[in-house]
This record gives sequence, structure tokens and C-alpha cells, in this order.
Amino acid sequence: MRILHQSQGFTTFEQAYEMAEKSNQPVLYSKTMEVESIDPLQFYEAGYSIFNGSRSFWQDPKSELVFAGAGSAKTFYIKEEERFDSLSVQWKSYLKNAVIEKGKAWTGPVILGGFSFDPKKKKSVEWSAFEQGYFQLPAFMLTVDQYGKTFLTMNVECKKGDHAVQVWNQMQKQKTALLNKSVSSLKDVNVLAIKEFDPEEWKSSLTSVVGQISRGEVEKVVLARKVKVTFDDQKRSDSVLEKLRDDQSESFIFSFESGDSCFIGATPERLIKKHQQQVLSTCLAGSIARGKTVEEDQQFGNELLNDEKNLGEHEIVVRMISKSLEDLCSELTVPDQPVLMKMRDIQHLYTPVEGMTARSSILEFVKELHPTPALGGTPTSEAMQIIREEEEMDRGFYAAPVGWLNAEGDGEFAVAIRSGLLSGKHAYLYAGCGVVKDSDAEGEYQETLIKLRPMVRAVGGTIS
Ligand SMILES: C=C(O[C@@H]1C=C(C(=O)O)C=C[C@H]1O)C(=O)O
Ligand SMILES: [Mg+2]
Repeated sequence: MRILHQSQGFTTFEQAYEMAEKSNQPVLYSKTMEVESIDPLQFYEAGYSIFNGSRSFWQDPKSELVFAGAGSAKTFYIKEEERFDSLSVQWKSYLKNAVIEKGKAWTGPVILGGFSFDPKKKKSVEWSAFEQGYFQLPAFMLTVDQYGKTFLTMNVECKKGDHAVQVWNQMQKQKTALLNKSVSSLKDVNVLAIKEFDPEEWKSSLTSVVGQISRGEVEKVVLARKVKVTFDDQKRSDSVLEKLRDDQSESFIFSFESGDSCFIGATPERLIKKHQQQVLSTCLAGSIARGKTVEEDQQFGNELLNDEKNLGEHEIVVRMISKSLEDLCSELTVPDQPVLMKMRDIQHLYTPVEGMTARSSILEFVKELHPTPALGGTPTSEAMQIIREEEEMDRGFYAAPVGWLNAEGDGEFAVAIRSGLLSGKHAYLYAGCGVVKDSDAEGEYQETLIKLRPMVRAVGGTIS
């Protein structure tokens, strides 16, 4: 990897081509520059006409960092079950042949995407575009950082035989279009139907899992279900992102397009953030509705903070995450008590965990942590086997790690809950709940309804 610290423009681009010619291997040319401030969602929408099907979006809570990607210079389709190691190896090896110009910007080349929840589960058709892992190195990526500075990164794979001047000119043209295009308003798309798949059967399998728990076979299992939404026309990810950004600014907002499909959502749950030696993870489990008045909301919150069933659900997650991170970190801070995290429709028990590490890649943490008992269960392998058997559906990327990673191995991954898959005139939305010994089927079913609400609303529907 060569990192150039001055803006040398076309000359370095030509050098990347010379390297490609000589080595007979593709060479990544990546250039980051500061640009005038532009709304990242406008950039994403401007990418629709040329890059529909290969756009990406990421916004962290309180939008301290936003990425919008248009087009893909390189797509990593991960097919192996060992998906975290596989991406790590491929990304490192890809960066060996790279010319990176980034001046003072810290971003440079970044890949965005996600992994499957369970590679052992049989894949359903709707998830076929995503494999076991799907990451894009955007051809054009806009970054808005915590200071409100805006950067554009252009990535292009230089290949032997390509015409450098033509590629350069096309890049400049596309860049101008993305940064200047005014966006036309999106067409209204209506929800025709929302279908639940046999809730009674789901409740009865939940009851049978409670039985397994009370017999001591497992301690906790997270069971999920999906609903299918039908629209009168193709639902665009742009409009869903817009709604999520209005309603769920406390959450991670993401979208990853793969051809006609798009995995999209707004999740409150951080899996891991790594910035140099600092790491941060989140234990999030235990839920209650928001109150209708301030008093009722506080009362619900207090109830949750003192509820044995929910505290139990939460404690299992804290135990596992602390233990996993202990092996990877030198110092670990774990508060004794959870606090409340409140979103528009729901409140959760929340414990942040912080540590210091000497490890170089965030993917080592993802591999160690996934699946946490917030989405899988405990003991992990028994819980995963029960999920495989009891859940009819393929979770795909739901409840799995999604996020981004840079050339230094730093980045951030969230757990993709409160999410769905857009696919033409349909959307599949997912929600689950932690089943423990005191769970009752109707209560857990109601909890999944609350958890579905943000995504149902974002696609333009309503659910009870
Ligand atoms: C599984 C989901 O959420 C998880 C389950 C929770 C619970 O059961 O209390 C709370 C937060 C998440 O860890 C989901 O939203 O789909
Ligand atoms: Mg719960």
C-alpha cells in the first residue's frame, strides 16, 4: 500500500495504472478530498440514476459520522462459513495493491456491508443477493464527520488494458453529477398489505422453547419472526432512509443495496466500535413500551429497571460480552447496573462496555462477539440450534453484524435489528425477543409488534 500525502491528481492516478500494467494485477486508486458541505442523503439520492442497486448508507447515533456510497469499485461477496476471517484476509490482500491519496482526511478507502446471522441456516431466495457476507468499497463515498466536515473519496480499480484518461474523465463527470444534482421528489408508493405468518404457530413454538428452558436445556433463546409488506409499486430505499432519519436519529441508520434488493434499518444496538486502541460495545436487552405521558413513561422505565425477568434477560448479555472482551482487551469497564435507552417506540436496558486493546482489526471483535445472547441465546451453540429448528424463516442479515471498516482495521459494527429487506414491490421486516424461563408467549408477541413499528412506519404502513 502506498499512501501519498499531497494531492497529486492525475499523475498519481497514472502511476496506479503503470503499477497495474507492470504487476498484471488490479491496483486500487483511492483519493479523498474535502468538498463543500452537502446532505449525504441528497448525495445518495443523486446516485440513483447511475448507481441504483449499488448504493450504501451509514449514520451513527446522533450522526457523528455519516457515509453515503454510490457505486461499487469493488464488491466483496463472501461465500465461506468463516465469513469474518474471509473478509479480513480479502480486504488486507486487496489493500496490498493500492495507491491511496488522502491528505489530512482520516477516511480513505472504507468498505461497508454486513454478514449473515447464521451460515448454517439454509438460504432462502429473498437473501440470495447477499451471500454470507456482502461489502462494498464505494466508487464514490461521501463522509460527514463529527465536526461537520465533508469529504469525498473516489475509489477506482485500475486494470491493465483500461484507458486511464477515459476512466479519469468519466470519474470527474460522475463526481460532478453526484455533488450537484438536484433531487426530484420521490413518487408515493402505497402499502397494499401487511402479512403476518401464522402468529399462533410462532407463539406455540415460543411456549415449547420456554419448556426447554425450564427443563434446564438452555438458559435463553432469541426467537424472531418476519412480516411481509406488499406495495403498489417498487419501494425505494431513499424514501425509507428519509423516514428513518426523521424518526430514529438515536439509532444507527443503514442501507446496503445489492441489485434489486436492499437491506435497510435503524438499530439502537452497537456490537463494537474500534478506534485505534479504544473499543466500545453495548449490552442491550430487556424491553418495555414508551408511556403516553411523561409520568407513565417514567413509571414504565422504573418498572423495567426493577423487573426480574428483564434484568435476567439483560444480565446474560452483559456476562457474555464482558467475558468475550476480557480476552481481547487489557482494561475493561463494565457498569454494575443497566440504565435506560429510550427510542421513539420502546425503551431498553442498556449497559455500555469500554476497553483498551492491542488487536489490529475490528473483525476479530466481530468474530468473537457474534452472536451475542441479545440475538442468539445462551449457551450459544444450543441456542443457535434451537433457532435453526424453530424459526421457519431465514434471518439473512437480520440480527447480524453490519457496519464499516477502514484500511487500518478500525470501524464500527451494529447488530442489524429493527431492519428489513426491500425487494421490488415487497419488504420483509423482522423482529425478535429474548425468551427466558418467565417468558409468556402473548407478552413476547406484543413485544415483537412494538419492535416492528419503526420499520413498518418507515415503509409507510401501520401495525397495531
Ligand atoms: C431481537 C430484537 O431485539 C433484541 C431483544 C430485546 C429484548 O428481547 O428485550 C431487546 C433488544 C435487542 O437485544 C429485535 O429488535 O428484533
Ligand atoms: Mg425482551
